[in-house]
Amino acid sequence: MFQILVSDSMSSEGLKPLLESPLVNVVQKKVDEAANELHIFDALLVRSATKVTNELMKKMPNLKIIGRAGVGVDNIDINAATKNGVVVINSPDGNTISTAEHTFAMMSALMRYIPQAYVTVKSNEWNRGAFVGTELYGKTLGIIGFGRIGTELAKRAQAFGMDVIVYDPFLTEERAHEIGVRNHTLDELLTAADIITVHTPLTKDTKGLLGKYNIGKTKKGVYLINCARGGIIDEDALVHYLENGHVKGAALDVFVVEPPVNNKLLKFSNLIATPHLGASTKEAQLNVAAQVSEQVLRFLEGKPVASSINLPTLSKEVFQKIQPFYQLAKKMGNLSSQFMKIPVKEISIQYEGSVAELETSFITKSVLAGFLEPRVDTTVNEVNAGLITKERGITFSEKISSNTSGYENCLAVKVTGNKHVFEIKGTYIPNYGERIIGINDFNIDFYPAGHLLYIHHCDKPGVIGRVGQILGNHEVNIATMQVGRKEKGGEAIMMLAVDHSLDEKVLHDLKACDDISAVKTFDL
Ligand SMILES: NC(=O)C1=CN([C@@H]2O[C@H](COP(=O)(O)OP(=O)(O)OC[C@H]3O[C@@H](n4cnc5c(N)ncnc54)[C@H](O)[C@@H]3O)[C@@H](O)[C@H]2O)C=CC1
Ligand SMILES: O=C(O)C(=O)COP(=O)(O)O
Repeated sequence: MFQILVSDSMSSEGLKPLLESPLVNVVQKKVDEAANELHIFDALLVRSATKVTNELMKKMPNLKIIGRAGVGVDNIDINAATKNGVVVINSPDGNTISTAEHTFAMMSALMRYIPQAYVTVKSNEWNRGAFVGTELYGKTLGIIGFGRIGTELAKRAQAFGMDVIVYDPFLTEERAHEIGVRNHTLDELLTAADIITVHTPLTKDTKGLLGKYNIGKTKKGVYLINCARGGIIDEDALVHYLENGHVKGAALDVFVVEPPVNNKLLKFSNLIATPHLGASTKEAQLNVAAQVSEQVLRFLEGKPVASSINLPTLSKEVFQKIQPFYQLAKKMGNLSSQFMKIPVKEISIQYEGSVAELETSFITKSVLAGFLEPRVDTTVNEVNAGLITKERGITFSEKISSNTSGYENCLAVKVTGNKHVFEIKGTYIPNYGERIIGINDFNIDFYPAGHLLYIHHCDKPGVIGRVGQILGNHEVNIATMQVGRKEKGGEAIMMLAVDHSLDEKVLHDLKACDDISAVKTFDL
C-alpha cells in the first residue's frame, strides 16, 4: 500500500479519489508533526505553506511524487526533486477564477475603503465623510502579466466599464485582440493606468518589476495591487511611495516573507491586505485537490500523468540516446526566447542527419520547454511544453531534412514573431560537445554554456579591440571569443564567454560604441 502525506490543508472532497482508494493510505499532518515517519511516504501533497526543500526530500527516501494543489511551485525545490527522481505535478488552472475574483474584490475594496470603513462601524463609529471612494467605471486598469488570471480579471473589469490595457512581452496580438485588450509597452502602461495589478510569475525579470524607478513613472494617485507573488512589487519602494503620497493605495495578498511579521507596509492605513487568500475558495480548493489526487493516483498506478513539471516519460535506454540533443535543444530554445523578447507566433524545428532518426517529438518538446522557461510561472518540461505552447497561441512544427549543413547532425530552430524571425542552428559532436553553429545568417561556432555576451557589430578593424578594452576596463575576463560575418566589411556578430555575469554598466559602455548595434547577455 502506498503512503501519502498531505501536509497543507486541502478539501476532503477533493481528496476523495485518494481517501477511497484501496491502493493508498492518506495521512493528513504537517511535515513537522510527521517528523518521525517521513521515510515511509511515497507521495507528498502540498499547497504554498510547506517548503519542500532538498533536506526534506533527503528525509523521504521513498518519495516518488509531489503534488502541488495550486499553481506556483516556488515553494518546491524542483531541481532537487528532479535530481532525487521525484516527479512534481501541479494543478495549473484549478484556482484561476478564484484568484481573478479575489483580485477584483481587492480592487473594489481598495477604491471604496471597505476594510477601513468596516473597522470603524464595528467600533461604533459612523464616519461617512472619511470614506469617499472612487468608481471603477471609466478607469484604466493596467494588467502586467496576461496569462490565465490576468485574462479572467480583464473580462471582469471590462464588464465594469473599465478600460483594460496590458503589458505582457509574450502576448501575441491575436490573443490580445481575442480578449479585446491592447498590449502596450511597460512604460505606456505605467503612465496611462489609474490602477495597476501584477499577474506574472516571480522570476528574475519580474522581481522588483514595480520598483522605485518604475513606480516613479506612474500617475500620481495610482493604486497598486499584487495578488501574484510577494516581491513583484518591491516592498521598500512601495513604502517610499505610500509615504510620499504618490501611491494612493495598495492591496496585497502576497508578501516577500509570509506571514509578513514586522513588515513596514502594514502600518499604512491605505494599504489593505489579505493572508494569501487568492485560491482560498471551496471551489478552487475542490478543483486543485481533485486534480492533484487523480494525477497522484494515476502515477502510483503506473499510468502517465498530465501536468508533470519536471520529468520526461521515456525509457532509460531511449533517453540516453536523446540526452545530448535534449540538452542542446533546451539551450537553443532558451537562447531563441531571449533573442526574441517579443510575442512569438510560430516555432519550427528542423532535424538534419542522424538526429532525425531519434524520437524527435521529445527533442521538439525540449526546445519548447527551453523557449518557455523564461516566460512562464511553472517549470515547463517535455511533458507539459507542447500544451503550454499551444495555450500561449504559439504553433509549433517539426521537419526532417536531408540537408545536413555539412555536419553529421544538425538541429535548426526558427522562431517567427510579427515582424521578426530568429534562426539558430546547433550540432552535437561526440567527445566534443554541443555547439551552436549558426545565428540568423551568420556562421559561428561556440559552446552554449556559462555567461555569454553577444555583440552585433560592423566588420571593421578595431571593433574587437575596443570590446576587449571595455571588458578589460571592467575587469571582465574573456574565456572564449568567436566571430562570424557574412561578408568582408559588412555586418558581423561575436559571441564571448566571460567569467561572470555582466552588469548594466558594462553593457552600457559596449552599446555606446559607434560600430556596435546590439548587445545581449545570456546565462545558460
Ligand atoms: N494569490 C494566490 O493565492 C495565487 C497566486 N497565483 C500566482 O499568480 C501568478 C499568475 O498565475 P497564472 O495567471 O496562473 O500564470 P500564467 O503562467 O498563466 O501567467 C503568467 C503570465 O505572465 C507573463 N509574464 C512572464 N514574464 C513576464 C514579464 N517579465 N513581464 C510581464 N509579463 C510576464 C507570461 O507571459 C504569462 O502570460 C503566479 O505568480 C501564481 O503563482 C496563482 C494562484 C493563486
Ligand atoms: O496556486 C498558487 O500559486 C497560490 O499562490 C495559491 O496558494 P495556496 O494553495 O492557497 O497556498
